[in-house]
Amino acid sequence: MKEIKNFINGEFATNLSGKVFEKRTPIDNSLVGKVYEAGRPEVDAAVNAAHAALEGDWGRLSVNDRVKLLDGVADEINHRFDDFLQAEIADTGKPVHLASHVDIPRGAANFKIFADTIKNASTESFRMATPDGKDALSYAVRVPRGVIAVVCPWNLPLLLMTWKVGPALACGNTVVVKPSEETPSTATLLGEVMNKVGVPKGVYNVVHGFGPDSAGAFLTSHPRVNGITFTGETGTGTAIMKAGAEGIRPVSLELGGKNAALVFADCDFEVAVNTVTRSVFENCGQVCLGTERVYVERPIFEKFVNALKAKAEGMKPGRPDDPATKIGPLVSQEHRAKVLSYYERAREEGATVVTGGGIPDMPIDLQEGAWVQPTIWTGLPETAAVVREEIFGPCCHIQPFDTEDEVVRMANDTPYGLATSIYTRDLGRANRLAVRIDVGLCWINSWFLRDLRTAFGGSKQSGIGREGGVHSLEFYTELRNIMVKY
Ligand SMILES: NC(=O)C1=CN([C@@H]2O[C@H](COP(=O)(O)OP(=O)(O)OC[C@H]3O[C@@H](n4cnc5c(N)ncnc54)[C@H](O)[C@@H]3O)[C@@H](O)[C@H]2O)C=CC1
Ligand SMILES: O=Cc1ccc(S(=O)(=O)O)cc1
Repeated sequence: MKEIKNFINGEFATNLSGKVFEKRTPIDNSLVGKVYEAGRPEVDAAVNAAHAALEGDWGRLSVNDRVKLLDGVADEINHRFDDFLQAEIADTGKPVHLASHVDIPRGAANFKIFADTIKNASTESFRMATPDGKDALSYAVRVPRGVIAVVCPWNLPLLLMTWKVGPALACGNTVVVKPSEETPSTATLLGEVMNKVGVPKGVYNVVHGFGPDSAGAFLTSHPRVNGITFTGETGTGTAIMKAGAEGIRPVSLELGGKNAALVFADCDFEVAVNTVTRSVFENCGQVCLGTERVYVERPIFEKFVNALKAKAEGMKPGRPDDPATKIGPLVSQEHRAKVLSYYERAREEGATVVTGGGIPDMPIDLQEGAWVQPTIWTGLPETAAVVREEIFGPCCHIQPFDTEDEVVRMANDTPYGLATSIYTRDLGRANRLAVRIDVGLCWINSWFLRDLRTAFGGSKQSGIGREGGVHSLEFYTELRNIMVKY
């Protein structure tokens, strides 16, 4: 049976406790491997190794040498593309076309992009006159924060982990990564890459386990961790922010969402339907930026609902490597139970189930997998649970609207503020609304179009801080001001 180990100080390590947990694939519930859960001793060892690396070779590397190593990491991920692809697919069940176009290439690109960013980052300087008639120059340098805890979710495991590890290492920090218990494989594989490329031991560490009373909590409460970057649920973000408060450690939080799409009657109908289809159903609805609330201007409401229904019904579930597969399973049986409980709740609250609402008929060999039907509801009030709470499944509620003010009010009526998308040919209106909706990211006639130099993050309860491009430097470095009198 495959063993998935912790990666500490450049070596694959089991644990002192002997505790292991099973990782099963959501495709058919077969065993992927057994994972060694890190306890306090392993987390201590990882954090200590990360500090030693900062004080050793890694801390002494020039930016250019660091950047060369990170370019090498990206090249080696690409070289082992198929290993990463198979590992990601086994953990998540996502279709090959998705993982091979998004997850793995972006996982590699995250190292190159931040290597470039750090090479080209400038800092401020000011010349001033001193009271005694001389000159002084203030200039700033960026210094790494130290050891960064990187706590990751399961929806885009390699992409979202490297989105943090890339900039953290580019800035000269060391990291201890806690992957999601649902997706331990690619973070572990990255340890092999780090060794192959010659990244000094202790720079990249991985500890496996769960949240409370396990590796996640041991890591985030560790007094020698200097900063915590977290992607996951808002409730977990609250716990992590409390852990960061002890010792005044900075936190960067990318949290949940309940994103709205606004579709106006003057939109390019085909673009709107195709793009909303992606934003609702891609990765089986398990994308933090995905749409779960769709607002459609009344004159095209019926036509839009019917078109999205046809798209949803065309999404064939199946094995990741089957070219006919359009949608994979949810990540786990546990997550499926949560999504199905919302499907039930929608019915209880009086929704019209336009399509879906249950488990699809699957061939016998896939029946133990975590499959659910793509689902669309209409007819619910804005107070209904499925309209208010993040479900993180392939589903949405579609609501008609009549005026701009009404749709802005509904879009903003949520504690979350991650992303929105607006479909209209009237760019004046689109830009006007983009600033009225309280979100960190707004797309116009598009979705998931990312320029990685730009700021990424959520407003309200969707997060704190911005990462991406030079914005990542704000979290992964500290500015030190140096004043020279001459
Ligand atoms: N805003 C963003 O950029 C993104 C947000 N997400 C959000 O992530 C969620 C789905 O991911 P999940 O893995 O279910 O999130 P989660 O919050 O349950 O878990 C995320 C990670 O935190 C760890 N964890 C849980 N409790 C902890 C604790 N008390 N202390 C330390 N670590 C703890 C877990 O083991 C896992 O590694 C959704 O809410 C989604 O919206 C997902 C991707 C991107
Ligand atoms: O699921 C959340 C998510 C998806 C993509 C990105 S990014 O492309 O790295 O910006 C971030 C979060």
